[in-house]
Amino acid sequence: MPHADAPPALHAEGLTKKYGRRGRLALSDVNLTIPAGRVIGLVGPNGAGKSTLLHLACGLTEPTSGSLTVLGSRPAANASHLARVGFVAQNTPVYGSFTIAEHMKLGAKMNPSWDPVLAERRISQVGLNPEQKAGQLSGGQRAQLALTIAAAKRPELLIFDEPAAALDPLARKGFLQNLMEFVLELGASAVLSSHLLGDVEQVCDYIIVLCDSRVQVAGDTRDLLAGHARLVVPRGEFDHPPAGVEVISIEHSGKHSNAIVRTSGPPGELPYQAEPVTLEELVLAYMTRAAAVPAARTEAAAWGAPR
Ligand SMILES: Nc1ncnc2c1ncn2[C@@H]1O[C@H](COP(=O)(O)OP(=O)(O)OP(=O)(O)O)[C@@H](O)[C@H]1O
Repeated sequence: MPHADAPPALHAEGLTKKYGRRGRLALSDVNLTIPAGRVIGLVGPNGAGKSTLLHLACGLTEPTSGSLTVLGSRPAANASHLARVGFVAQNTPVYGSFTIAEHMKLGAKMNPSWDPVLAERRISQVGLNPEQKAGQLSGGQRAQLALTIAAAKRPELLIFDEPAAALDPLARKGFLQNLMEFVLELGASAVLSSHLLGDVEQVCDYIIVLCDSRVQVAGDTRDLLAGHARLVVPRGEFDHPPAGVEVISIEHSGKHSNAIVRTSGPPGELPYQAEPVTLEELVLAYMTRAAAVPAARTEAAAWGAPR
């Protein structure tokens, strides 16, 4: 476990990224503080800005404005900071003409904190043949190799961009299990982006919902679930919701409305029939709300125009 006074895994202030002078706004005024020692799920629709945030965290791209620190320093500030962060990109890139054993040698050469015992144990655990060329591996085996390389660096923060997308359900379950074991063994933090909410629910204890370049909600998964509820109310009741109730999404059916709400106190104390929300319901509610906000407003805000 990291020290109580360890710097946050990630801290962003007004973080904004625009690709090109007239390009699309990929991240807009993101403010976030993610404590160390957590497994963080970054979720959101296609084009929300998830990869952009992860690339910024790895120093693969620079912010347009605002600031970002990773483990207390500017991303990829120097060689020793690079060694503290392990990154597995969306397509789990490996060197096709290198064998697995050659990947291990390269890893050892390039990373001062390389753990050869962990690397070899892991390669044999997942049944990979060290003499096999990486170009001949299946998508799942490639993902396992990339995870091994990232973990054998013994990083303090592991960053995964859709790590299990190419895997079948059984391989995915195994991969996520391994990921959790590594995080525990290394005492590390991990951030993973995924469209698969079941995966996120299985391993993440902290959630960030990113839609349309903005953070919609972020926090401890259990706290978020405890602070939201599904309410069935007479239609029209929430045209003016009571104090302490924020309507995130609402659907009408006949004389009733089904609302996902955020509450300032325990939802059970509200004078309505309150049901707990699932993570999927919570994420979908924020995604639905973000999709309903005209994109023009978001763009205008990014250019400094009045909202
Ligand atoms: N290199 C780039 N040049 C120009 N625009 C880019 C570039 N990379 C991303 N974008 C744009 O930035 C926005 C955010 O993209 P990003 O890849 O971060 O989203 P994402 O949430 O990871 O999406 P997905 O779930 O589809 O992988 C998109 O509109 C995308 O078109």
